[in-house]
Amino acid sequence: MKNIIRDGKTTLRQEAKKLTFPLSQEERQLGHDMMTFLENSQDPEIAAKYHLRAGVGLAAPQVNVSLQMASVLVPGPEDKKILFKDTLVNPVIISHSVQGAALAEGEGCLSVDENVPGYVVRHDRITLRYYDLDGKQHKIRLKNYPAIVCQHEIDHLHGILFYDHINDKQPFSMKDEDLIIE
Ligand SMILES: CNC(=O)c1cccc(C)c1Nc1nc(N2CCN(c3ccccc3Cl)CC2)nc(N2CSC[C@H]2C(=O)NC)n1
Ligand code: NI
Repeated sequence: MKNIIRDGKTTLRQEAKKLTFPLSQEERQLGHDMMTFLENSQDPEIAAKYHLRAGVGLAAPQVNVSLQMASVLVPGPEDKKILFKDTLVNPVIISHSVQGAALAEGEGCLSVDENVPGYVVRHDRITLRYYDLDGKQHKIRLKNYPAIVCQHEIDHLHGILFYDHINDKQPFSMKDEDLIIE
């Protein structure tokens, strides 16, 4: 199981390096291991057995590897479906909605043990360009929860943590036109 580093470690505040293709076997393995971690963390039995905190996204800097790679596994509401699953290499948000959105319950992060209450206002809709582990380029549009998760993970690649976005004077303030995602 990957060892997740916690807030305070410098790797979490660094700008991660872009990868070049073809990826090394080690880099491909890292992508698979991060996705496996997410799958395990979402399985109640495995999570309990290995004391894993559940996550829907994990970025390489969180396992102390300063590379621009992040795995995302967002299950559908009925658990059976999957809203979004892929490992993002060198991801870039190429366009986004003016309208913002925030998770109603705030955000958690596997690298931040304490609870930091407040709205993390992000773009509600994004167009994301990234490469998968095989080097295939993707250009996709995401909205709401999957879009929030991808923005959270892309932040990790640039040394940004979710609470950096929380307004410390009014943590639950947001614009009238912004959406709250339940
Ligand atoms: C402080 N309040 C809160 O944390 C918070 C509180 C309530 C609701 C939400 C929605 C909150 N917010 C929040 N909940 C999540 N999970 C919900 C539970 N789920 C999960 C749990 C068990 C099995 C399978 C799964 Cl799928 C795993 C994912 N994940 C994130 N984030 C922020 S974007 C990256 C993503 C991440 O993976 N973090 C570790 N935020
Ligand atoms: Ni995180």
